[in-house]
Amino acid sequence: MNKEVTIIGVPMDLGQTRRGVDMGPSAIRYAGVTERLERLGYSIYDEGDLTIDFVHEDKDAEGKTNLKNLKTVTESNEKLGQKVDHEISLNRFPLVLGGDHSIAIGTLAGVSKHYENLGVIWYDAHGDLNTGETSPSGNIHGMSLAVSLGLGHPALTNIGGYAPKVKPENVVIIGARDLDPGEKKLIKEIGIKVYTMHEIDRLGMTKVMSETIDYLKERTDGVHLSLDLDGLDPNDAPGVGTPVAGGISYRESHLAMEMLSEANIITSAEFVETNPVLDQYNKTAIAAVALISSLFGDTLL
Ligand SMILES: NC(=[NH2+])NCCC[C@H](N)C(=O)O
Ligand SMILES: [Mn+2]
Ligand SMILES: [Mn+2]
Repeated sequence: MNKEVTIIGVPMDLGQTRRGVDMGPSAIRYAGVTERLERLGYSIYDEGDLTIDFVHEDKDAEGKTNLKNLKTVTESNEKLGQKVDHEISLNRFPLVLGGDHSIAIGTLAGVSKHYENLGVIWYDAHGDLNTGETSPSGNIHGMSLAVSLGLGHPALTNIGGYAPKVKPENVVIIGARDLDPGEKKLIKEIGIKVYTMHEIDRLGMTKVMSETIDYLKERTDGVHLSLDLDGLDPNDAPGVGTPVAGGISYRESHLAMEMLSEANIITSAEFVETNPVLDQYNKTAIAAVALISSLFGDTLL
């Protein structure tokens, strides 16, 4: 793995409606992310937090939508995309800390420029495959994967000036257990590979990850890991805004990160949805740091 790592905090909480997830980057820093990675021999460039400028929505204007905070989310992701793009140009590994999952739109806008065939692992209880038409909530954090596939509001899909950022056949979703009807339909239509909790129970995480790695290795030239902490079971990661029971365990998640580290396929990563206000003694941020550490090659020995 690239020995130079840039940390970018994104204090975004407007892709959903529960306040506090903007403090995620701070909670993850408090849990010692820099120290852990330095101990593993990485040079860390902590760029601090991106500034999120609130843009008022003009609710009566033409082209009004049900997407909440569209302007703020769009402009913040434009900025994030440029930042991520720049850091990769400096030959550094971008490690993005959220913030809600709407920020994947910007991360992928920056990352995907550098790859012909970017792979994406979407580790999440949800698919985040809604569009304005199918979304039950209007929350953009539930749309970010669809947007990156080029589906949804043009203000979002055109971030970075090009679309799509990823091809459906290069995406693997792991941990899904709460998919909306429109998302299920889309998954079948465009053929995304999904390991739901059922497959994880049935096959075991070892098989799920070895299949995922083999699948992405032969078809992609870089792999982005987008890890939503709500992919984990709420017992292990209670500090998230949209918890879903019956999730991936802490141990299984470690195994997944260790296998990704061994396979050496991950070229960028983001850890999102940590909300310290909803957490218990920073447990979720601590879990995030432990997983980041495994992803970057921490072995127990
Ligand atoms: N990144 C997340 N936590 N997404 C949750 C999305 C929940 C629901 N499917 C929605 O679209 O509103
Ligand atoms: Mn989720
Ligand atoms: Mn998500």
